[in-house]
Amino acid sequence: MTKGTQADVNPDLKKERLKCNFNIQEVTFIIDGGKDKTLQRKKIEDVALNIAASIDEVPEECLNLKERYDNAVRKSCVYSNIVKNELLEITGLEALGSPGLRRTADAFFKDVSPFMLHLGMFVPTIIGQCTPEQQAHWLPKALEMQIIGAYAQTELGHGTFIRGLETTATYDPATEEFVLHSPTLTSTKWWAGGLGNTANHCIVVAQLYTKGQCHGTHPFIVPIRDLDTHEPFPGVKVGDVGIRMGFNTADNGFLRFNQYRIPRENMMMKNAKVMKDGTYVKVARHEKLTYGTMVFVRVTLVMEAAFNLAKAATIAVRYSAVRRQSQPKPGEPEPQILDYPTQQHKLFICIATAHALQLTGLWLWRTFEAVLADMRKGDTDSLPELHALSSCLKAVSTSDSAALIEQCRFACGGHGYMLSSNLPLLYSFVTATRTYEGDYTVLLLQTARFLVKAWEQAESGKVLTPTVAYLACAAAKEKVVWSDSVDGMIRSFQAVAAGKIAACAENIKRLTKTGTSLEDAWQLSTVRLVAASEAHCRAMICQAYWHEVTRLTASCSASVKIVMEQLATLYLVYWALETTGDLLRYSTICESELNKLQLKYEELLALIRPNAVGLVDAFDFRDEILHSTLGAYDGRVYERLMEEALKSPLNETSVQSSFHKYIRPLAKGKL
Ligand SMILES: CCCCC/C=C\C/C=C\C/C=C\C/C=C\CCCC(=O)SCCNC(=O)CCNC(=O)[C@H](O)C(C)(C)COP(=O)(O)OP(=O)(O)OC[C@H]1O[C@@H](n2cnc3c(N)ncnc32)[C@H](O)[C@@H]1OP(=O)(O)O
Ligand SMILES: Cc1cc2nc3c(=O)[nH]c(=O)nc-3n(C[C@H](O)[C@H](O)[C@H](O)COP(=O)(O)OP(=O)(O)OC[C@H]3O[C@@H](n4cnc5c(N)ncnc54)[C@H](O)[C@@H]3O)c2cc1C
Repeated sequence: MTKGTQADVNPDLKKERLKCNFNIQEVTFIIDGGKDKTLQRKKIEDVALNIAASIDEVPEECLNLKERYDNAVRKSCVYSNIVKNELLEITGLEALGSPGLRRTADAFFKDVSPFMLHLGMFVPTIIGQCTPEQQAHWLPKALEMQIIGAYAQTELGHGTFIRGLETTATYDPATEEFVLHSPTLTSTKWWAGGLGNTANHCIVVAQLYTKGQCHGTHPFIVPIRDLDTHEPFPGVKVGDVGIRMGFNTADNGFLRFNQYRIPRENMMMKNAKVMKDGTYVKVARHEKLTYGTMVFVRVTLVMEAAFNLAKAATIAVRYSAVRRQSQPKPGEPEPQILDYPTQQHKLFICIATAHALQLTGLWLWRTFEAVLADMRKGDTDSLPELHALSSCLKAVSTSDSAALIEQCRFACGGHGYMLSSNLPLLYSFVTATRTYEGDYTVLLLQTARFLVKAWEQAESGKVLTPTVAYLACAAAKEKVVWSDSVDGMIRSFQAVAAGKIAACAENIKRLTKTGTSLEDAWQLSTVRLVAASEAHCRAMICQAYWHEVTRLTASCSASVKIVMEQLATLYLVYWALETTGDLLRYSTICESELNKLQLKYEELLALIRPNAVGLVDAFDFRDEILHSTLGAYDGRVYERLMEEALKSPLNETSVQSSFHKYIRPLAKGKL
């Protein structure tokens, strides 16, 4: 964080920091995943952000589309040199996935780097889908930025339904090449980040044909532009998809092939091979291992959701400590808006959700690593559970994060609507995460498949995997006894999830018994399946969050333990109050207990209030990363708003040329 001198800090923020009654650094360590991780992150930030070349003289958003893209490419090159020459030195390859790298990227780009997908998906796909020999060929080139790649799976006609992709890769044994072809308009690859103008290589997911037979979708590495001239190769048509809600510097592109040839070796052959004579050989033990990059990115998106929400919460809480408005008591000064319980209601859930998603995300990451280790030994048994887990957690975390970032904007009133607050850009970036890498509804329905199967196993008394083990107790189908203890609340959330899953399974059974096909019965149940899946996910987040808080604060100071537990309890009580209808249906909760819960919620808001600024300081964002007039550490909100306003190109002259061209002629009746 950029602390400046104490004298520069807004007096209200100064007072807030004096009120804070816990050790901020201890909380930072918890959020980062340990002291060593914090130190590494800070080192990366120091190295990367001491290089001034990233600074924009004119704010990014004031540039036109082409200038913005050119500027983003310039900064991406500066940044990738820093990554290559400095950051990889610090941590080796591990730096690529490190929070330090992710954070510093945000200091360079308010929107998105056109290289993001190179590091975010192209490189991980090489690691996950190539044989060791292929990796040895492609990985050094990619890491050295000798080649820049994109990940082109989605087409104009299909994003969700991967099996419906139309691009073909037909093997020609005579030349030992694959012929890539886009047979229809709808087969045009669409959306891939970095593809429009930046990438010279691209991972293309296409239907593989060999010996006249289709073997389904497979990934290929495809050179699309000449490395020297950057011209697209003959047979390749590539461009930008047009202006979008956000991601305008991410260079999302389209791509069409006309009988375009690539060598056989460019098929990514870790999970399946095509031999020289065209024989297809399946290597993987699990059908869906070619979807591996998606699972990886979904896992990382949970912490990404936490990170972005933490930024928004920092901006909105600091601003709310500085902003004074209204006069609830006659004759008294205007209060800080953070003193209004309604404002606390908007904001403290954002801090708690950022913690919940970060700690759940770290837990999911460890689960992912354990599944990968199993798979390296040839054991894919835990993959379905990982897919179910990562699908619902990706869906719920990105959706919650986007909704709460928008809530932070509401909490900042008119100034939150300024791009210089960074809240609008943050929202437009994060709301896309609900769609990309698997749409919200679609992913919840993937988890629902797993849940319905697990329910059937629970009913037949079979052993269940850990994340659905609670279904075994719920199979008794009695209302759970409500208790507002943490364990009691978690048990109730699980009972809600179990009740909803059971109702889905029963509905499907009822429909199929009366002659409806299984597919139709499933479709007719999807509204409730999505709700069941979300309830399961919420119960899981509550359990993981509380478990991690208890575990991680065991060796912390008492005050840190208290404030972390207050936040986690707030999260649980908030969701209990949000889902009272469900609790009334599946637990014994009654009106007086609901009233008690409401009181408890209001008490928690009051308890957290003095520590609110300390809690967002603990996210430890440097000002360069927040990019916000409202959220800087020193709280000089009004000064920064004015400084940014004066940077607008519309303030370069006192009279615009349009006055002479249009307004004056209009006034004189000469237009
Ligand atoms: C400058 C430096 C910056 C550095 C920054 C670094 C990092 C930043 C952080 C992160 C951001 C990184 C990048 C972000 C930016 C943009 C990225 C966007 C990229 C994309 O946006 S890229 C396209 C993604 N596009 C999708 O996401 C499509 C979604 N659509 C699907 O994913 C499938 O289409 C599905 C699953 C809906 C249906 O697929 P299907 O039709 O084949 O399958 P079906 O439904 O029939 O299921 C049959 C059986 O397969 C099982 N199953 C399915 N999937 C599985 C899996 N993955 N693993 C294990 N099992 C799986 C089922 O559970 C079932 O199992 P069972 O039968 O037992 O029930
Ligand atoms: C900013 C951004 C960046 C992206 N980057 C990339 C990239 O780099 N590479 C890449 O390959 N792709 C990329 N994508 C594409 C992205 O992965 C897809 O948009 C996403 O997977 C959703 O697919 P779709 O657009 O086909 O939506 P659709 O599937 O058409 O969804 C439309 C609606 O239909 C509903 N729906 C669809 N199927 C079902 C179903 N079976 N049951 C119930 N409802 C259903 C959905 O819930 C949704 O409400 C990007 C997208 C965005 C927005």
